[in-house]
Amino acid sequence: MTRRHSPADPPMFPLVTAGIPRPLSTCQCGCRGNHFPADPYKGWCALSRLLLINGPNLGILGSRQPDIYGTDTLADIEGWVAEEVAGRGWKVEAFQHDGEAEMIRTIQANYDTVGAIVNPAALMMAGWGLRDALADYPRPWIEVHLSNVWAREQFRHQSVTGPLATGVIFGLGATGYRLAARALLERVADR
Ligand SMILES: O=C1C[C@@](O)(C(=O)O)C[C@@H](O)[C@@H]1O
Repeated sequence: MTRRHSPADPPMFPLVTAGIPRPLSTCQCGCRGNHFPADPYKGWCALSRLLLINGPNLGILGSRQPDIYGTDTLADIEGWVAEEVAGRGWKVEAFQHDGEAEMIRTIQANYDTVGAIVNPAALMMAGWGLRDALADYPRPWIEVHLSNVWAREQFRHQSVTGPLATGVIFGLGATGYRLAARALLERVADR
């Protein structure tokens, strides 16, 4: 019998047959849970994971140049993204790293997420290693910048990662992350 599950009912435990744990069929969402696939999103389960990754110096949002980046903290932003996608049952996996190597490792470890929101911060300008990691990311992803980089110094006018993104949002502050989450909800629903 095929069973659906929801966040309220996550049967992520192995079946026990004659004392031997046996995994249930694996969901296509990449959530790594051993459970029956649910189908409201074409076989993707209700526990899909969305990757939210923020680069150097974004961990101090709230106090960092508030005239440019606003006063919202990263925790605020992560909460709002989680709120946007909660209705779909998506769980947000949020990371912030100040180093490119950690960014790369996090992306590589999360190729099985449903999609990603990435603010590469200053790595937008010369993060070629990050660019290569994102080139292998198999799902839709949106690049977000809080500030309007085009209205700032010339060295911020080009992103090495942006051309690989499904879309780029900049200049809308924290709202940009919410919009990115909505865009991903739409994209994944279209699969
Ligand atoms: O750290 C950042 C933040 C930023 O990515 C933004 O969100 O506006 C813009 C980048 O140019 C800058 O280096």
